[in-house]
Amino acid sequence: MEFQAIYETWRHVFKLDPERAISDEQLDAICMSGTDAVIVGGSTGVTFDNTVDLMSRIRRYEVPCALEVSSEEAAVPGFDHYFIPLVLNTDRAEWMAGRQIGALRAFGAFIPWEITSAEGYLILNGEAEAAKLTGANAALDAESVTAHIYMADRLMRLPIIYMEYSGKFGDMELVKRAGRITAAARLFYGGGIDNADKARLAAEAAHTVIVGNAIYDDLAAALSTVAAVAEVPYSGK
Ligand SMILES: CC(C)=CCC/C(C)=C/CC/C(C)=C/CC/C(C)=C/CC/C(C)=C/CC/C(C)=C/CC/C(C)=C/COP(=O)(O)OP(=O)(O)O
Ligand SMILES: O=P(O)(O)OC[C@@H](O)CO
Ligand SMILES: [Mg+2]
Repeated sequence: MEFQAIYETWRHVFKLDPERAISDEQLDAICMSGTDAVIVGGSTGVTFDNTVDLMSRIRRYEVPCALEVSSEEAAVPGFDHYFIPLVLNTDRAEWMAGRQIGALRAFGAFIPWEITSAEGYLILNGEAEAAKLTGANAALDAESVTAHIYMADRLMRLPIIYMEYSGKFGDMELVKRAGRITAAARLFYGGGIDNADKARLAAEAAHTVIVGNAIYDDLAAALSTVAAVAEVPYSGK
């Protein structure tokens, strides 16, 4: 039987930022919402302590919980899965295979490989913290996005391509186009989903839809995205 990674069935995911405060009541609503998983991650201010703290609170619930590791210091044991971002659309090599290699030197022998996956990040909102931090070239035209997808999916054979618009709702035609040409990777989409209508559009365009900031800005709207994603089939393969 072929091995199936935990995230391959995820359609809806909430992303919680260890740097931001969340009350027990809010966390209860997120973890009991029916979402497929919770990812812990953020681009700045993520520490070992705030990551352990958030993980142990989420662990009171049955929802699968993954860590998107954005710094070596915040690699915390005990998650169900680990995602390692590699930024594809930057000229600064440290964000594609520099810092990650430093972390692999430190953790190589202890990494649970069967539950660790690389994510090829395409950061497409130049205003996002992650874009500023990594010097991402967010202004890619459709042909350049296609070339990046070919590189990630066909040449590098990354298991996940993450189209990241963090803070802004993206171009769903571009996301759909990426989905059409992706052969094996799973397509994650995140950015600016703050109501059920946007969640439906994103669910049509990507395998997995990730909701982050709305949790902190308007929890009820964030919760409404769970059922909305479940209503819509993915339009690609
Ligand atoms: C036993 C044990 C210790 C287990 C763990 C072992 C393990 C799996 C170790 C990991 C080893 C490893 C290879 C780690 C890599 C660490 C590293 C330095 C990765 C670099 C990641 C990277 C490219 C970061 C840049 C920023 C980025 C793309 C972050 C991704 C998340 C993201 C975009 C969040 C959104 O951020 P947010 O702050 O919410 O943004 P907004 O403000 O715009 O909303
Ligand atoms: O915070 P938002 O804009 O929902 O984006 C979600 C996620 O893609 C961030 O990494
Ligand atoms: Mg955020």
